[in-house]
Amino acid sequence: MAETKNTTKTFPLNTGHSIPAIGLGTWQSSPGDVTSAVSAALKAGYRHIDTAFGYGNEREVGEGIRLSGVPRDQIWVTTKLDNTWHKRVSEALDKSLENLGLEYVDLYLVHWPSSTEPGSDGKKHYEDWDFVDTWREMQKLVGSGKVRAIGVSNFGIRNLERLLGDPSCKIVPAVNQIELHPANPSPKLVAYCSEKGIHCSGYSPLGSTGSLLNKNPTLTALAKEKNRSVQQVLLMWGLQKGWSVLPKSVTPERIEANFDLDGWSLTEEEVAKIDAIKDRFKICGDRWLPVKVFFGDDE
Ligand SMILES: NC(=O)C1=CN([C@@H]2O[C@H](COP(=O)(O)OP(=O)(O)OC[C@H]3O[C@@H](n4cnc5c(N)ncnc54)[C@H](OP(=O)(O)O)[C@@H]3O)[C@@H](O)[C@H]2O)C=CC1
Ligand SMILES: O=C[C@H](O)[C@@H](O)[C@@H](O)[C@H](O)C(=O)O
Repeated sequence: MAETKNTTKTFPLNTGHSIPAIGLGTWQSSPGDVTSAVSAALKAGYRHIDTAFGYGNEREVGEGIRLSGVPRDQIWVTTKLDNTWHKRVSEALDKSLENLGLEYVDLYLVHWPSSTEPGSDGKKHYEDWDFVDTWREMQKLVGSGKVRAIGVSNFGIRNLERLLGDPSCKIVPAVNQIELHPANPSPKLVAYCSEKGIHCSGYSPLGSTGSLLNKNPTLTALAKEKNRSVQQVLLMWGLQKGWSVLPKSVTPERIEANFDLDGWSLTEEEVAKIDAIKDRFKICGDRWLPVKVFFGDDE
């Protein structure tokens, strides 16, 4: 079996930067838990942390980074522009930087292609503004020294086509952070992004909180055969498919176990078995948004 070294692996971006393949997720990590989780992850060797303004924990994520003692320039930090800040992009980034206690983030993402009015709890979509306008503002951040790269999240093919086809789009997003696990594999979207030079980061790689994948017979059988956990098999699958993975945990043993991804791999047959899983579910659909974002299958 090929010797793999995933813990130091990076994926190249269209900016010339390289994103570490394994990042700690922090959605739903409470402010009280996330500082120790981030610090534990960095001490265990993670070099990539994923947060968002909307997670309400940027401040504590920043504390975790400092607590770890790992130098800032060795860590990849991603945060995201909230839907209600699309008309205030530069201000939103400053707010996130202040929360995090950082001078720059490595990656700043448009969290959703949904631009909503402040105070509307994300429910009222602007009539005179959408994600193409937001991207025009995002592009102005490049060169400010406050972001290394800019990208998007939850963009399907239809919205990417609109964005890339607009004359105001001068910078191709470096990353599209999307839901990717065997029950939402989105092969067309992944292929489209690859063709356009956009790296995919896979969110909810374990199937998220209370994962329905934990009892999937294909995955449990494979994990048993390989003497690995279902979570490790899921993360290895994502890495071998070619995307970075963002497992979230606030449990120290799980944070370490999710990083035990060196020196083993899945065979082509094992990857194919996971690809053949027929269950389908989406953790983050678009029902809570005032605009449709996903258009069926992975478009
Ligand atoms: N751009 C976007 O819109 C989105 C981005 N994301 C990003 O992706 C990250 C990951 O996705 P998320 O939805 O959080 O879910 P994950 O797929 O990472 O699953 C997290 C859940 O799995 C549990 N878990 C973690 N490791 C193990 C393990 N080894 N054994 C058993 N259970 C385990 C965690 O529990 P516990 O913490 O209690 O250990 C938690 O309940 C997010 O945290 C966020 O950073 C996620 C959703 C949307
Ligand atoms: O990144 C995580 C998700 O996008 C999450 O922020 C959204 O799905 C939404 O805000 C929610 O809480 O349901």
